[in-house]
Amino acid sequence: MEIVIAPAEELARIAADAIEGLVRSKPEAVIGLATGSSPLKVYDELARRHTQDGLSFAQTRAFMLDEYVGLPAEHPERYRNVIETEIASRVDFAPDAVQGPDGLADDLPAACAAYEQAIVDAGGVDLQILGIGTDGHIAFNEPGSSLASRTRIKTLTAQTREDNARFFDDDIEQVPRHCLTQGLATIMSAKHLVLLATGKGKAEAVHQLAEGAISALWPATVMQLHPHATVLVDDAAASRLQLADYYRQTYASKPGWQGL
Ligand SMILES: N[C@@H]1[C@@H](O)[C@H](O)[C@@H](COP(=O)(O)O)O[C@@H]1O
Repeated sequence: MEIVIAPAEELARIAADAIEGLVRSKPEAVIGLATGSSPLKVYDELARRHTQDGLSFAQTRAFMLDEYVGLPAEHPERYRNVIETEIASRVDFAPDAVQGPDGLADDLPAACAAYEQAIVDAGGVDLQILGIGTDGHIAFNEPGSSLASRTRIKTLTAQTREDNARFFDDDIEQVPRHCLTQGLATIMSAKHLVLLATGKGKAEAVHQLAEGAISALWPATVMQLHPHATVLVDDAAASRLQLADYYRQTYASKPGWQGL
């Protein structure tokens, strides 16, 4: 696992560089998109590069991590709509190139199985963008999630509903109780994981992710088993890392040829 500690703007550039490098060398690449505030600067940077530098996603496909169950199709916080607003509508994905789990399906388990199959049929995710919840969840794999889980329905914790209430007029009652989420094993199948975390509220989760014992209690710890995981954090999110000095030295002396 590579840990990079830098200001938020630089982290966004680093993540955008990785995505741009992938898409320019493999235009038909499959990228994994995350919601939440953590990737927003990355999406801004990709939109800028699309407009100013001709970065094209015309042949690229994308899969979302998760979706609330039951939010009406037009609800602005439905993740499909969030991704449309924050990135898809700002670049040139082909129609239907961005897919997400269907939180409005009549048969949710069948929708989850179909989603897993769609990812496999696309050849798997090349680069997965991730954020992390304050309780260590990735996508919506809450504490207690099986490390071998696949896309399925989950119940959100009170903590996550509280954290996400800011998107629902600060009213926790408006936050759905259920979601569909890629499982931890689904996420682990992606070839490269790039997680972004900023702010003190993420410091404990980031410490556990990188340095804690692998456990369903902190689902992001499963990333320690991934052969190509990159964790991009600012000083505040890095503030509980035991080996922060080592990570800083390692990045400062990183050979130019190495890439992310
Ligand atoms: N399902 C999303 C996650 O994918 C995201 O990583 C997390 C953190 O969000 P933020 O980046 O806003 O802190 O929030 C939600 O629960």
